[in-house]
Amino acid sequence: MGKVVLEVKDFSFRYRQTKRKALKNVSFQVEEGSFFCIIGANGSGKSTLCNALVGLIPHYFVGKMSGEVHVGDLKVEDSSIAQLSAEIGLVFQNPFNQLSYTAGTVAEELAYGLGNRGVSREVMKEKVEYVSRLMRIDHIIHKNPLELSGGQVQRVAFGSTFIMEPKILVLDECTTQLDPLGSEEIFDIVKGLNQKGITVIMVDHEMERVARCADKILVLDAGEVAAIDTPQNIFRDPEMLKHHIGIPDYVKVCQALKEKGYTRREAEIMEEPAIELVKEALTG
Ligand SMILES: Nc1ncnc2c1ncn2[C@@H]1O[C@H](COP(=O)(O)OP(=O)(O)OP(=O)(O)O)[C@@H](O)[C@H]1O
Repeated sequence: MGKVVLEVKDFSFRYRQTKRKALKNVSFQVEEGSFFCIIGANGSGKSTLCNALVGLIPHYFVGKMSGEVHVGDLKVEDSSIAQLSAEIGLVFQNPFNQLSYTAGTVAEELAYGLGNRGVSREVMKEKVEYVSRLMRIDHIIHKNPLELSGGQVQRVAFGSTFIMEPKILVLDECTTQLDPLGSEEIFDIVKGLNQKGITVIMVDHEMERVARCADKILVLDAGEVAAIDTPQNIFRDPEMLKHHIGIPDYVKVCQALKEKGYTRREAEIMEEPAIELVKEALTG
């Protein structure tokens, strides 16, 4: 195993005024430079876990917490959000929650976090230019953030996290406002950043994308870790269905063909090899 950059130890959390714990005894490690995906049914605790990784729990959300989260050399509970922001950044599920609502332009919005870091205007300008080109929002940087479309706000939200240059990016279903093309474009950017060494922790409900991107998958079920494994082991395991996660249809087709004796091959978890397997099974 490579260097561990994030570790969660026996972490539990219950939001104030709720009866049920949103997370129960969650433990896992994330390796430097890896692409780590978190999946699970609605309400299984994915967003809560993201909040805990970046320090919004316990610094912002009130509730009862036990266990520990470590990011790099920092213990989240004992570190400020500002300290943590150099290590880890979250792109929120709802991008409108990420806007400062004080910036008059997209450029100001992007630079907002840098302002607290004492970065010079010169450097700020360079970074805003770089990030706005990367996110393809360079044509709207003088617009008011409140006048943007949902997809544009999502790109701005992503940019305002990425501009802080965190070593770990946490993405909580961060393309819900985008059309399929825009969404793929963002994922290409994410993959590019990961290839450059940034650790990515991604919550996603698009299982085909998860199968394509993830080195490791964590399955959450009612606040508990149901499994942590490679995409192959997760998606080939029929037991996983009971945790209410969606298995890609083509994986199910492969499995049915194997069960009926059309092939001896294990299911393919990515679309194109799966299509090849089906063709081979039905013609060969
Ligand atoms: N701010 C909050 N206050 C109180 N309870 C909350 C809060 N946020 C989430 N919860 C509760 O915590 C549990 C886990 O919710 P969470 O949003 O983390 O799940 P999720 O897997 O991200 O769901 P989704 O896929 O719908 O985004 C749910 O029972 C939810 O109602």
